[in-house]
Amino acid sequence: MRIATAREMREIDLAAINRYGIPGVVLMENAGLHVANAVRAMLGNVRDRVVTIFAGKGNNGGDGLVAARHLHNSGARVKVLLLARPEEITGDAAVNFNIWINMGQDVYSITQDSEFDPVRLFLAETDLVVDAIYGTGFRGKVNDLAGRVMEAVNAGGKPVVSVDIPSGVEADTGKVNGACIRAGATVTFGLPKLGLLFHPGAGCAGKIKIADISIPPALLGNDGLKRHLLGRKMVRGWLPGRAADSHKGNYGSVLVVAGSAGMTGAACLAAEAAARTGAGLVTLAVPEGLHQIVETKLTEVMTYPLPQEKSQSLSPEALPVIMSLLDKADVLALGPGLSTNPGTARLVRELLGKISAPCVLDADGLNALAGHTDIFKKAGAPLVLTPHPGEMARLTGLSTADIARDRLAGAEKYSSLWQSVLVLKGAPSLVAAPGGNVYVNSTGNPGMAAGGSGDVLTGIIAGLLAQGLSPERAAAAGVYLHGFAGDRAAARKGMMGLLAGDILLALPEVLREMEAEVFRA
Ligand SMILES: NC(=O)C1=CN([C@@H]2O[C@H](COP(=O)(O)OP(=O)(O)OC[C@H]3O[C@@H](n4cnc5c(N)ncnc54)[C@H](O)[C@@H]3O)[C@@H](O)[C@H]2O)[C@H](O)CC1
Ligand SMILES: [K+]
Repeated sequence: MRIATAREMREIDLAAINRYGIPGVVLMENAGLHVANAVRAMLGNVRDRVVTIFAGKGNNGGDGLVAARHLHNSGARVKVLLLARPEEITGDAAVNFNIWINMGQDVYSITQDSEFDPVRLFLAETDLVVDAIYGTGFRGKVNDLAGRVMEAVNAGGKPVVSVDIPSGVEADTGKVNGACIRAGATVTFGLPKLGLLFHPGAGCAGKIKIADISIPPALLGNDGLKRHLLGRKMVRGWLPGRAADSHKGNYGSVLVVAGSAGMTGAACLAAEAAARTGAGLVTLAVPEGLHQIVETKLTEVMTYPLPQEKSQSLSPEALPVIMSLLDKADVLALGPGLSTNPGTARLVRELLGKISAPCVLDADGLNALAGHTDIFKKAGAPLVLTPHPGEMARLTGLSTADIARDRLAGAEKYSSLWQSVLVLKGAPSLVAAPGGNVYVNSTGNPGMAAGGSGDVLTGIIAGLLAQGLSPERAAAAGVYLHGFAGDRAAARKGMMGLLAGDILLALPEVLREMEAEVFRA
């Protein structure tokens, strides 16, 4: 499913109205009806239940007034509190405001501090609150009075349904500047907004329902919308099938070059994850001093000893050996646990210029490129880079705070600059491709913030590349499946106690469920 900015959503709205002739008030009616249905879903029978609707002066408020009408018609006792003066309301919102008044219903205006007092009484008596104050038209900072109202709603302890986006959250960034509504559910229209996917906005939205308000699909699927919310159906459609007469050669061969003294775990997690993702063959090449260790730790993964330096990290002399191994591999996964030993870093940089197979570059493999990012564009094959914010900061010379300030823009910029698929790990993880597509992940949890989790992701992406997915789709599907497996593991073991190995153990189960859907479909 594509994701829209406020401006893109507005353009879609206008195209629906002007190109297709769907009156805006029809879109608003559909929007309000979906909000009323969400209230019914939360309250059950709404007859004689009290619903308090806080409405702003714009179309978000208009949606709230439509919901008020439908809930009133279903027997609910609806109170509308307007954070504007009636004369400020225009357009489609005014149409619905006038209908509400023509029905003999009251509206309580709250435009100055002296009118605030009844708010707490309304909240004490209500069964549920609808937040229709601001939607995608919100910019900047919430004014003091609206802030007091929002804080009272948040403190009121009643269920809250937000219209389109929690009021006070910026639609394009998820940023909050002052107060904002914290909802139990958000009904958003047409397409998800970025502000519902990025924190702190994402943490204020509650359960998100994406409502079809009869915008023509051609407008929602417009290729000009380059940002995608990663979902189960999308990823399932990318997974390779398994023909009855297939053999392991059909599923590719992965070479994992990883490990150093004390970091055999990273190497094994990445290699095993590639195997668990379905690659036909996986070989793990490590510094020769660690070879016996990984031999004993792994069964399905083949292993290979490489020349090392006395620090038991890879030596530049490993280059020709790795190149000969690559003759029999379809994918290279490079970096987990390599160490930042200068000789090893030099090997990584030389290797990237010579490879001809797609390469997933992670961890110390990425650190070796700090100050040498020009090598990305000269790589011999497509790259998938998987930095966490710290590695991204080292690669770009920016601070982690700079990176966090606008992760989406950063991912898009550096994917294009480095002409590589870029997985910027975080909450949510982002996958940016040089062609301009960006995928926002919808799975994962804070329990996965543990050592080794990234190594598992590297292996998953390599395993998908080996099975023929493009670098863009292997990275996006890999991020989704990694988070899906992490959610399944956390459901079983909680978040605090979660280990990277638990993600690995949950992987086959979530893949099985996806496969079943593929075959069922
Ligand atoms: N296809 C759709 O998505 C549809 C969306 N609809 C709804 O329309 C709103 C967007 O409405 P808009 O009139 O553009 O603005 P808002 O209602 O979000 O904002 C109200 C009003 O608030 C003012 N404002 C902005 N920032 C501030 C601030 N910091 N302090 C005070 N006031 C502020 C600004 O002037 C706005 O006009 C969308 O979210 C949907 O709910 C359609 O109804 C259906 C189709
Ligand atoms: K809202």
